[in-house]
Amino acid sequence: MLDVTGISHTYGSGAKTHTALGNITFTVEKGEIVCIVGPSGCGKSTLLRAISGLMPPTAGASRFMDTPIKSVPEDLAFVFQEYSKSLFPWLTVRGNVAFPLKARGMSRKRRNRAVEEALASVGLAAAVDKYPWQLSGGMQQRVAIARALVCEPALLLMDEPFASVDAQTRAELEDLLLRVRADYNTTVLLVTHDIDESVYLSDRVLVLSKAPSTIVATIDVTPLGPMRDQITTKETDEFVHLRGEVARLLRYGHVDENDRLGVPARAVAE
Ligand SMILES: Nc1ncnc2c1ncn2[C@@H]1O[C@H](COP(=O)(O)OP(=O)(O)OP(=O)(O)O)[C@@H](O)[C@H]1O
Repeated sequence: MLDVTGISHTYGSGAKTHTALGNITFTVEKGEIVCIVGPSGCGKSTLLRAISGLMPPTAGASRFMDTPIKSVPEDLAFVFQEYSKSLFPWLTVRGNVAFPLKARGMSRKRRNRAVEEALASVGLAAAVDKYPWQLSGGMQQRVAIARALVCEPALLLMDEPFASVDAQTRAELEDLLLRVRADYNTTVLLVTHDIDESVYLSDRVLVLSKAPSTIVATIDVTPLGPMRDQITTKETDEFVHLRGEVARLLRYGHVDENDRLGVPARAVAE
């Protein structure tokens, strides 16, 4: 679905430059959820922009369904952290979700049906005539997700999509994303700061280093199985082990045999 090869990116020119991305190569398969975690400011958002065609990278290339990405492909949708900035306050929920369909010239009848289906899939069928400012933060982010889903994108790129909502809403939105993937077989590449979230949602977690960032490790999360539950999954030994592995990679940049044997992290650092 997505093939990223040797992407690097340097901001600025002359003496004032900052290399955010080192040399990043990975793939995302159809139907996978892949999460990217990394230290603050390491270049996670830069990576999403550089691989999606929003911004040309300094070097490297990405391919989407075997076609080189030069600009944002039609079959790709974004969800950003700040729903308050990404929704149009002067449009109703229906107007916001219908927006990308209108831009594609879809008839009003088909648009209305698609909007109602997308809103039902995020549990917001009753809010269709409300304005964003009449909804809670979590509901607004559901509208943003419905707007991304309404075009049935092959690939959904999400940049910290649940970072601006409270913990309870965040858990609900995570489960919503898992349901969406199960219902639509959507492929998802998601950036998060949250280690638990990355393990809970993913098939694979890509751990980035500090800038210029590279992929320190790829963690296979499939041993957790496809069915996830906010309480019981997080109680399993496998989940605890995986979250520890991601946390150590973020802190030390590696995991050694002592970590796997359960030696406390402080002892490993010493
Ligand atoms: N348009 C820009 N021009 C110059 N520098 C930029 C630009 N955008 C980002 N940067 C710099 O690139 C680095 C990476 O930024 P980016 O937002 O990609 O990191 P991030 O990992 O997503 O950050 P966070 O974890 O805080 O969300 C930062 O040092 C940032 O200041």
